[in-house]
Amino acid sequence: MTRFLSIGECMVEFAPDEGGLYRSGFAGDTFNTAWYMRQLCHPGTEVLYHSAIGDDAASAEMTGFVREAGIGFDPLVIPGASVGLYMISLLEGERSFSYWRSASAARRLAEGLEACPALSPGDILFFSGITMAILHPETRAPFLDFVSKARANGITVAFDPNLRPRLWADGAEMCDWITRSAEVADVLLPSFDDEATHFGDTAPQGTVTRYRALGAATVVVKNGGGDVLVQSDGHAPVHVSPPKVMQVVDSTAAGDAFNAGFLSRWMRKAPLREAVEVGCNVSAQVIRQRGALTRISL
Ligand SMILES: O=C(O)C(=O)C[C@H](O)[C@H](O)CO
Repeated sequence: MTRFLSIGECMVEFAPDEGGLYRSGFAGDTFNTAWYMRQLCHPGTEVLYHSAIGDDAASAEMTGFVREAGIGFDPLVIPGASVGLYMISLLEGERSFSYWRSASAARRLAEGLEACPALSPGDILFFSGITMAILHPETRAPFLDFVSKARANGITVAFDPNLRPRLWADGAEMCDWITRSAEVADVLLPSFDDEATHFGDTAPQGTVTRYRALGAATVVVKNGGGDVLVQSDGHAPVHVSPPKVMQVVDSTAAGDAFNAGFLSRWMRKAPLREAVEVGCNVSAQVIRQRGALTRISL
């Protein structure tokens, strides 16, 4: 059985609903990818999530929600702590986030990596730049050592830089840790607009070249409504135009959903173009509704 393990922070989500009300749910980039993987993967693929939570009611509800979705979840439990919270604000479908997460239990997830589910060669370990950002700074290097050892044992490592400058002390710290994370990954899933802003890439090809130079065999550059570019060892570059979505309701989790669409097909060795097309299709469905999580039909 193949396993997909995602590691990071799931939060309480407040998503705008009708009439000025907010709907509460649970979301967070790495969890969103696990949620969509569960919908998109064969039932024989085990989808697992790892994080740290507290011992309060919100933490218990989150655990129930994750497990009911069919995702394996045995988080590190930190007594006296709780989970983070974020709120989505929308401006013509483009989202921005407000966070209340500075004291969340997930910041300590790297203290309990021995509680992480065991993986075997061929399984996938996924994490993101947000995972790195929320960790207590002194635990970032040990976390990357853990990832790097998993990779040396034959686990495929996938990484989405998911740049969130507000979660880092400054831009230099963010770019340094994103680069160090990319160095231990096989599959990179960056978004071009973020990479252009923070790394100065002038075209998606520049993002590909920079990450390939760090050792990633496969780089998939998402580009909002523009073409996705994939370059992978032994394959010709692939360009895919995503379907046009006339009315974007909420862009939250567009990239996370794309990652799941792509990885769910890539891990069963579908052609690269098909994997990207599924990613684009899933992402197009997610941005037509509010909040991070929705049911997908393919
Ligand atoms: O911004 C974050 O840290 C989140 O995880 C919240 C959202 O669910 C995520 O960004 C969507 O990609």
